[in-house]
Amino acid sequence: MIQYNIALIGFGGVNRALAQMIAENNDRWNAELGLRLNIVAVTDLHLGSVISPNGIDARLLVETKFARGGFAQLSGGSAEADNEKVIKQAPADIVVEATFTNPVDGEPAISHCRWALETGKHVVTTNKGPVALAAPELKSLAARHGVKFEYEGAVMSGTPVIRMAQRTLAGAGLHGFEGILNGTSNFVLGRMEGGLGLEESIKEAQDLGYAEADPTADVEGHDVRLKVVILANELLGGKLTPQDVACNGISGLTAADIDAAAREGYRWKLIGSASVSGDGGIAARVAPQRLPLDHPLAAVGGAVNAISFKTDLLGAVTVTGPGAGRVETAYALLSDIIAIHQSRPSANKKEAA
Ligand SMILES: NC(=O)c1ccc[n+]([C@@H]2O[C@H](COP(=O)([O-])OP(=O)(O)OC[C@H]3O[C@@H](n4cnc5c(N)ncnc54)[C@H](O)[C@@H]3O)[C@@H](O)[C@H]2O)c1
Ligand SMILES: N[C@@H](CCO)C(=O)O
Repeated sequence: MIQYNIALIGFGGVNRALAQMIAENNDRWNAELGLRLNIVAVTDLHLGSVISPNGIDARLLVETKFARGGFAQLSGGSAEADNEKVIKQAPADIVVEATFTNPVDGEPAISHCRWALETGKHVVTTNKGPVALAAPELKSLAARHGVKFEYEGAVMSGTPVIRMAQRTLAGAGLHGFEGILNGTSNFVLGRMEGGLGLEESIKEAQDLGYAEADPTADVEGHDVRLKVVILANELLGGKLTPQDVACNGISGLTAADIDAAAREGYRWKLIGSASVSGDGGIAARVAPQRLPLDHPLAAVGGAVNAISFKTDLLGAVTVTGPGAGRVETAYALLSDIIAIHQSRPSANKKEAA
């Protein structure tokens, strides 16, 4: 059995869900995978920070109602969120970055990832900023320090599309994709079809843990734009920045637009897409589209996402699954940790033997 010490950066919906999973599943993971997770540090802008080299009881972390600065009440705790100290000094093997996504410059999450990798710690993250805006730098930093930078949850939360496409569509001639890549806007469109207003629908998505800290990123398409950049760069060999992706969200759609589409046998969906063009460039965009009801993406409802990969050898390969949600996204972090566990040299030696 290998025990991984982990540091949680940000203690909002996703990292809390991971702590809850740890409280409930360590014994099963040990039996099935030969690993256990031990939380040795947590930091959060509002709650403060705590380092506890022997481990913090995960159940206590999720069950205690901490007030602002409340980590000060824990042994080794402080009311200040000293992220740099926690990331550099905590005895963690893996840093779990789940602070808010900054779509403009990716900070402070990019710095969090840099500090972790530079001090020889693996990083797993659901934060789209570092992946969309600094992946080449962070991957090369990870390689230089002999650690991993993993980010499966940055696109379609727990639905494993990045690793799946990289590993199991290798050689199939992947040349494009289109998909529903934002759970909040898809949920909101469905609620508006049912007669609810935009603001009330967004509020529901926030309460369910789907929306970004600033839900403008969801409804204006900025979140999908980051995901299109990530997928185009990871899977199509692009070097896109968000500025390369034309972007329109759903905020301009009215109840009348939605009703008219329904009467005419269509449904509005926010679609992110990219494709390799004849000259080898990549054309990418985010826009609401009116899809006929028999289109494979038209039936995808709620916070579910779907992506259709375009390949030479298989035609379209469509994957659908959760696109947002606290537990669903925490699962992506677990899947990244398992990937790190399974890629350790001794695991590979065992497989080869
Ligand atoms: N919730 C989802 O469905 C989902 C899905 C995929 C990806 N993500 C991404 O995962 C990340 C976390 O999402 P979440 O739903 O837990 O968000 P959240 O808003 O619930 O939690 C974020 C936490 O980070 C803390 N924080 C913000 N800035 C910080 C800083 N500088 N230092 C320390 N803590 C800081 C906040 O206080 C908050 O508790 C985001 O980047 C989000 O885009 C979320
Ligand atoms: N706010 C995002 C979270 C997943 O990245 C969404 O609704 O899809």
